[in-house]
Amino acid sequence: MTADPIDPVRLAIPSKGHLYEGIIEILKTAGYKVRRASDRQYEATIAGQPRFHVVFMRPTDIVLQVQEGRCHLGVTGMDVYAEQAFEAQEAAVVVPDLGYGGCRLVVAAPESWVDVGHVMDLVDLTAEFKAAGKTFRVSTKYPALVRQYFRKWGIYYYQLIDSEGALELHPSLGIADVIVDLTSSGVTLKDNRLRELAGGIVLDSAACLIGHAPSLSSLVAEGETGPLALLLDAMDGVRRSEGLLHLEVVGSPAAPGTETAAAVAAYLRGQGAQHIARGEVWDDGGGPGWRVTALVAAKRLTACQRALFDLGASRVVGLPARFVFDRDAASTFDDLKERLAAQVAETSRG
Ligand SMILES: Nc1ncnc2c1ncn2[C@@H]1O[C@H](COP(=O)(O)OP(=O)(O)OP(=O)(O)O)[C@@H](O)[C@H]1O
Ligand SMILES: O=P(O)(O)OC[C@H]1O[C@H](OP(=O)(O)OP(=O)(O)O)[C@H](O)[C@@H]1O
Repeated sequence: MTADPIDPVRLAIPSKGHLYEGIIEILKTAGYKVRRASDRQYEATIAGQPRFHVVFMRPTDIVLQVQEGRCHLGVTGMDVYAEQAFEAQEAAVVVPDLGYGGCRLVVAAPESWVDVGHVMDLVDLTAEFKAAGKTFRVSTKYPALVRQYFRKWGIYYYQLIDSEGALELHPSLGIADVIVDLTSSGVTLKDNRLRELAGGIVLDSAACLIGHAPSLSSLVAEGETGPLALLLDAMDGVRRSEGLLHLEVVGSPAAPGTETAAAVAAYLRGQGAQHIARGEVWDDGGGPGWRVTALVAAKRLTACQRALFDLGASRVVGLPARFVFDRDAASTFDDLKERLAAQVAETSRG
């Protein structure tokens, strides 16, 4: 007996903050426009996608709800997922890096600690605290990750101060000696006279897509035209097109056409362009010409155009690429399908 398809497919999205805008943009570009009446409304639909139901939550709750299966898919931070992953075994990573929300979880100490520059220095320092009968205190929102990380460095004598928000104040208020917190630009640490320790990256994080493992199996079973495959394929296409222009360079063969087109193609290859193709074209009056198409990083185009004219091009057009699908590129859906099949095989063996 086959189970009924999951309907609606519940997708959880962070309700605000660093991880909100990015996913709304990705979904919109992928053709999944989220219709949210107001930023206080915690449910939404997706235009033209009746199978999906969107709910807005805090990133930490998203991991929990995906783990419990109340939400089938969720967008959260890898930091938040990794912290809860020890307990959230039903929540599986589908896309580890959605290309935004980049930050790192780091160990930071007061700038005034001139003798403490590397996380290794904490091995001796924490031992000295212990020998002097003092407690070395570490403020963090990520106790599980910090314990695992300190164990890896052989740091054992410390006490975790489990805290929420504004940890950067803790050393100056005497609440903690060091903190383990997120940073991206580094401004907050600097403005609070803290310094990231060398070797002190506990985790590199980005926005990620997770899913409830049993629900993923059921969605994968719907195949390549099911809602999960269509969503993941669209998101793959969007991510692969990011920052790219579809370039068309045309010219008339003043020199023998094929040579000019070949020189243009070689030049574009040197500029890092991908998927270069060339061919003959005829203008409106039937005159012969050539055309080279390629995908090129948008930021490089303006620096290229004069060189292309020097090579014999008469027109250069760059259109923003919205989707790039490439038969040979990795597919998130296919990878997920393989991973799930491997897990089933593993379970039935064991
Ligand atoms: N400075 C930053 N730059 C980029 N991404 C960040 C940054 N700080 C945090 N993040 C990412 O955003 C996630 C949520 O942080 P944010 O502050 O936006 O949410 P929040 O509403 O404060 O969450 P909560 O209410 O659970 O604390 C973090 O877990 C991390 O993945
Ligand atoms: O390195 P920076 O670019 O300065 O960013 C670091 C800050 O960003 C996060 O705080 P957030 O802005 O999310 O505020 P929060 O304290 O409410 O979490 C994090 O907790 C840091 O405090």
